[in-house]
Amino acid sequence: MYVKLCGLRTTADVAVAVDAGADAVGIVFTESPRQVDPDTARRLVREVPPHVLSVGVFKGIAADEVRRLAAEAGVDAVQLHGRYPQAAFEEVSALGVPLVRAVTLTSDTDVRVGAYGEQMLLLDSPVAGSGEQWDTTALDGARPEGRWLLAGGLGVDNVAGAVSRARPWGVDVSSGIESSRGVKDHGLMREFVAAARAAAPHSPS
Ligand SMILES: O=C(O)c1ccccc1N[C@@H]1O[C@H](COP(=O)(O)O)[C@@H](O)[C@H]1O
Repeated sequence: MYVKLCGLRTTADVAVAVDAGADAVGIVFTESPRQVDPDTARRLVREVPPHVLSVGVFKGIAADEVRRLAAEAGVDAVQLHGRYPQAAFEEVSALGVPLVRAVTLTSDTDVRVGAYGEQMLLLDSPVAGSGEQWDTTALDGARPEGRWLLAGGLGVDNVAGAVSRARPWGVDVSSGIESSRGVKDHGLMREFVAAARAAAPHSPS
C-alpha cells in the first residue's frame, strides 16, 4: 500500500513522515491552512530523502506558475487538483517530474491512469483537503486500474474499511492526521501509516 501524507509544514513533520515509512509527502502551494511559502517549501524538500517522493500540491494556479514554483522548490512530483486541461499537464510535464492528476469522481471523469500523461491518478472528495469523505460506491461502475490513490476524509479509524471497499493502489491523507486544522499530529501520522499498511500490505503494480 502506497501511503502519501499531505500538508506537511515543518521539518519535524517531514522527519516523522519519513521515520513512519511514508512513500510520499505533500507540500501545499495553494491557498489552504497548510499552504507554505516558497522558501519554506524549498527547505522542506531538502529534508526529504531520495527514497521518499516530495510532491508539490497545486489547485487553481496557472500551469506556467506551477512549473516555476515546483522547479524553484525542487519537488520530485506535481499534484494538480481541479479542471486543468490536458495542455496544462503537458506544460507542467516539461519539468520532467511525475504528475498526479487529482479529480473528483463524476460520470464524466476519465479514470484511466495516464489519460492526461500523469503517472498517478488521485480520486478525492469535491473539496480537497476538507476532511470530507465521498461515496466510493460510485467506483463500482468506474474503478481505475493501476496507480491510483484514494483520498478524502481518511483517518486512522476508517482507512482499513475504505481500502477494503475501494481497493486503491495507495492512499493520501491530510485532515485525518491533524490535531487542529493545518497542524500535524505526529502520533496520528505514524498510526495512519501503520493502519494503511495493515489494511493492504501490498499494492497491485
Ligand atoms: O491539504 C490541503 O489543504 C489541500 C489543498 C488544496 C488541494 C489539495 C489539498 N490536499 C489534498 O487533499 C486530499 C486530502 O484531503 P483530506 O483533508 O484528507 O480529506 C489529499 O489529496 C491531499 O493531497
